[in-house]
Amino acid sequence: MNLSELLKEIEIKQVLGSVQVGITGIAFDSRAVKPGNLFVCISGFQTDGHRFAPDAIEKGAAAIIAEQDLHELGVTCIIVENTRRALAQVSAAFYQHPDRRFCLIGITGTNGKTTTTYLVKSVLEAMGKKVGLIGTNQNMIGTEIIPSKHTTPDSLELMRLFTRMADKGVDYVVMEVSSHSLALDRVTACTFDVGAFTNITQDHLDFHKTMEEYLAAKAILFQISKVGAVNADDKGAEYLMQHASCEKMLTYGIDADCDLKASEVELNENGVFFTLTYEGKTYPVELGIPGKFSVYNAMTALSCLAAAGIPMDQAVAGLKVARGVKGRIEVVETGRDFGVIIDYAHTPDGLKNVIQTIRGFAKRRIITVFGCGGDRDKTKRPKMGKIASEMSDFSVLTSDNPRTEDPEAIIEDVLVGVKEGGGNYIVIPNRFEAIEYALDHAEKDDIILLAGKGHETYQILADRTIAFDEREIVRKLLDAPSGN
Ligand SMILES: CC(=O)N[C@H]1[C@@H](OP(=O)(O)OP(=O)(O)OC[C@H]2O[C@@H](n3ccc(=O)[nH]c3=O)[C@H](O)[C@@H]2O)O[C@H](CO)[C@@H](O)[C@@H]1O[C@H](C)C(=O)N[C@@H](C)C(=O)N[C@H](CCC(=O)O)C(=O)O
Ligand SMILES: Nc1ncnc2c1ncn2[C@@H]1O[C@H](COP(=O)(O)OP(=O)(O)OP(=O)(O)O)[C@@H](O)[C@H]1O
Ligand SMILES: N[C@H](CCC[C@H](N)C(=O)O)C(=O)O
Ligand SMILES: [Mg+2]
Repeated sequence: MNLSELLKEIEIKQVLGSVQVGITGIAFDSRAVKPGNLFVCISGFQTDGHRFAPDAIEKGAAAIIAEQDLHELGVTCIIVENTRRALAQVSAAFYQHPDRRFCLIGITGTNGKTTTTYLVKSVLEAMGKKVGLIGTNQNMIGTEIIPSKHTTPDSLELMRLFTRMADKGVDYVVMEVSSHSLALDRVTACTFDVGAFTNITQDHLDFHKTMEEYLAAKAILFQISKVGAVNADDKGAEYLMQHASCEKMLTYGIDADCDLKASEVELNENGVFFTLTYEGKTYPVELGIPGKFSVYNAMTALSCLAAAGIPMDQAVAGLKVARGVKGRIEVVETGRDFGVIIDYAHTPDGLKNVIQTIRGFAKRRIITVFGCGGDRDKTKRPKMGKIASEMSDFSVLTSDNPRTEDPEAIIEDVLVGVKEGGGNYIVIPNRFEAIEYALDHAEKDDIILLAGKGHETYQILADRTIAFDEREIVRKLLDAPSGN
């Protein structure tokens, strides 16, 4: 493709050199440059991509997009205000806006994104549609699995993935839209047919600094979506409604006045049951995942489907046969007289919800094995510690993914809250040993909650990533038969 074609879609400050240059592809990492590529220089959090422009040119880059004048390096240099934004725009232009070839549904919010994307996919598939999915656990095209590195890929990777999905004939793509992706322009060049919001509670303050900034990032989704769907019961709803520019906004909830309203809510250990009122009609809704938050996840999914034009009776019928998601209130079959549940709760609100849900059906003690991730929001640590300690009968404080931080130092941060909570606890930094301890000390009818790592099958330590599949570890320690 000719550079001049690509440039039609970006906001340019200055063009230094000829725009009549053939472009074979795009790269924003010098290590991935191929001859004839357009190299986009990004000033990042770790290093500055402008520094790698000479390497990129040596590898054959035919032109560069930068925030500084790098024309003296010998190839055409396009100067823009924001290269992350330009990367999204040229990527969309190069791949010819693949998201226009299917219905795109995006879901943002602190908790519930992965779960609701799976619910939407499941309903659409029950109707015979071909669906792409993008998110934390994995990306999918129908049943084909494409591993994911991020919850929301970078803008270039995203356009490649969309193209692959469109070429395979998907009718819908349902994706998680993380606040990082909104703030870092990963989805800037997309047009969402539907954008939905689950909730906002504390997370990622290492990156967004304040809750206001975090919510403002989420609001961007409602500036690039045609129809919006917002949880009206959530404290973030008002701000999002005020800052939205969608053609239409739908609201959903249990308590507030809204377009899709849930009432007569019943919760039990097998799932949730409620009545949905929408456009003057009522529908009995059933979802086989327990917890009050599952009512909200069902409502988010139904709102997305309604906004995408799916008849409500079909949406409700599809939800009834939807299954749970790996690592979200996942019951591990142990063949013992106590239970083990794996859940991805890694925020104060997530942890509170999952323990509360288990309390609803636990016959005896809840033993919570948990820790907090390294290189992530430190201020959530004591809060999670307090919740675990107050709400569980016994806590085993251990490590999550320590990453580059000292595991003992992370535990110290969490311990402040655990002590404040006043519950019984033990500290076992090695997560394998912590799980072993919980299994050894579980008694009849207890439930062990392994929180924080959910679907993850690895643990990220300082210098290496080790295999760590909690369901396999539990089975191995109990010498139980391998499940699926
Ligand atoms: C804060 C953040 O999101 N950072 C992402 C960002 O890194 P960055 O822009 O700081 O990049 P950098 O490392 O400083 O490098 C700057 C530039 O130099 C380039 N470079 C670098 C080295 C070299 O030799 N040559 C070269 O050209 C790099 O490719 C880059 O373009 O761009 C990188 C490339 O896309 C990402 O890998 C990186 O994700 C980091 C690793 C990350 O951990 N992100 C997490 C926090 C994240 O995005 N999480 C969200 C939310 C999770 C959830 O709640 O579900 C997600 O969507 O996954
Ligand atoms: N609607 C909800 N409200 C509050 N907590 C929830 C909700 N749905 C799920 N959770 C809790 O949060 C955890 C994470 O859920 P899920 O993976 O669906 O969220 P996510 O938004 O995709 O998270 P991430 O930001 O890591 O991608 C679950 O394991 C559960 O404990
Ligand atoms: N996507 C989330 C998940 C964290 C999961 C937890 N296991 C951790 O490593 O902190 C994040 O990046 O904050
Ligand atoms: Mg997710």
